[in-house]
Amino acid sequence: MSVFGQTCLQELSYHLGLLKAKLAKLRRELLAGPSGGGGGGGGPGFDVARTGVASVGFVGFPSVGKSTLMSKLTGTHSEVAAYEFTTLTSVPGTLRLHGSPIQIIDLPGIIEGAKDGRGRGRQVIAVARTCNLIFIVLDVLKPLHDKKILEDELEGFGIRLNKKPPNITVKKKEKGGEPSHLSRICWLTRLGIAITNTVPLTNIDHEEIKAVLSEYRLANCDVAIREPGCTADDLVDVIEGNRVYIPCIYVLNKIDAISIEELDLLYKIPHSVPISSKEWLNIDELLDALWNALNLVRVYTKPRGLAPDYSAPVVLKRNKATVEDFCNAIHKEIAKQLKYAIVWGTSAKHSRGQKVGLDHELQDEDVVHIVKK
Ligand SMILES: Nc1nc2c(ncn2[C@@H]2O[C@H](COP(=O)(O)OP(=O)(O)OP(=O)(O)O)[C@@H](O)[C@H]2O)c(=O)[nH]1
Ligand SMILES: [K+]
Ligand SMILES: [Mg+2]
Repeated sequence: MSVFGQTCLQELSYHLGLLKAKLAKLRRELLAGPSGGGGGGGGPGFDVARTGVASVGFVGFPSVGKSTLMSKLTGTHSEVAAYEFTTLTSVPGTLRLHGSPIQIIDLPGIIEGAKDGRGRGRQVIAVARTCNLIFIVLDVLKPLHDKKILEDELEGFGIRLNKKPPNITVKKKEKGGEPSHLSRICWLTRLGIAITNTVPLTNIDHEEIKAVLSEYRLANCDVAIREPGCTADDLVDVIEGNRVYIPCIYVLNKIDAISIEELDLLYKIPHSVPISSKEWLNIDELLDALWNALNLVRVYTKPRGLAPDYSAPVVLKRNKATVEDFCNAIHKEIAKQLKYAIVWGTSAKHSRGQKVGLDHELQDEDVVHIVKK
C-alpha cells in the first residue's frame, strides 16, 4: 500500500475511534439529563423489594406474553390481556428452582426509543440493570426484528448482554494536565501513551486507541489489551465504567402459533429457548437454561452426627462461594467462630471429607460441616 493510502487508513481509524468515544459521552449526558437516570420518561422509578437468591427481569415489547409466563412460573397474579400495555408497573413473584427461591420480575412492555424516555421504558430498563439475568421475551412471529431493537435499547443504557467485561486496563499516569483546545494538536504529538497488547489486535488499531484516549483527555496512561477481539467500543466501555454485564436468554414465545419447520430455524438463535407460555411447551428447557445462566452454587449443611439437609440449601453466587461466604449467608458471627469446616463433594480432595478454612471455594452441591472454636 502507498504511504498516502496508509496515512488515509490511519486517519480513518482515528476518526472512527473519536466518533465512538463522542457518541458514548453524549449518550451518558443524555441519560444523566433532567429526565434521565433511573427514573425519567414520566413518573418515578419502580421500587422492587428484593427477595430470593437471584432475580430475573422480563423485557419485551407489549403483548409478547411476559405476564402469562411470569404468572404461571410463580403462581403470582399479573394481569394478562390481548391489548398492549396491560402491565403498568413491575410485578415480582418467586419461582422455587432446585430448592432456591428466585425472584421473577414481570415488567411493562417497552417500545423503541424507551431508553430515550419513551413510555416507561427507562424505569423498565433501570430495573433490568439490577437483575442477575434478563429474559428478552419475543413473539416468534417477529423475533429477529424485535431482538435487535431491544438489544439496542439495553445497550444504550449501559447493559452488556452475554458478554464478559473486556480484558483491557487503562491506567492513568501522574504527569501532564488537561490540554486546552488550542494546544490539542501539539498535545497529541507528545502523548505519554503506552499501549501493550499481549495478543494481536484484530478489531482495533493504535490510531483508534489514541483517538479514544484523546477524546477522554487521557494524555498520560498505560493501556493493556489482553484479548484479541477487543473493539473501540470495548475500550470506551472500560473508560466510561458504569457498564453492567448480565446474562440474557431470548425467550421465543408463542411457538404454538408456528410450524415445526419454522421452529427449526428459531433454534439457531444463540442463547434462545422457544416456548409457549400459553400451552406450557418446552418450559423444562427454559428452566434448565435459567438455572445454568444464574450460575448458582447450592451448599448443603450437615449438622454433627446427622445426615445433610438436602431440602434447604444455602445458595451462593459462583464467584462468591467460599466457606466464608457460606458462613456469612447463615449468620454474620459464624465466620469468626469457625475452627475449620469439613467439605464433601466436588470441591473436596477426597470422598471422606476434606478439612478446609474460610477461603476454600465451594462447588455446587457440596456438603459442609462447620466446627466451631
Ligand atoms: N398463542 C399464544 N398466545 C399467547 C401466548 N402467551 C401469551 N399469549 C397471549 O398474548 C396476549 C398478551 O399476553 P400478556 O401475557 O398479557 O403479554 P405481556 O407481554 O405481559 O403484555 P403487556 O403487559 O401488555 O406488555 C394474551 O392474549 C395472551 O393470551 C402463547 O404462548 N401463545
Ligand atoms: K398484554
Ligand atoms: Mg404484561
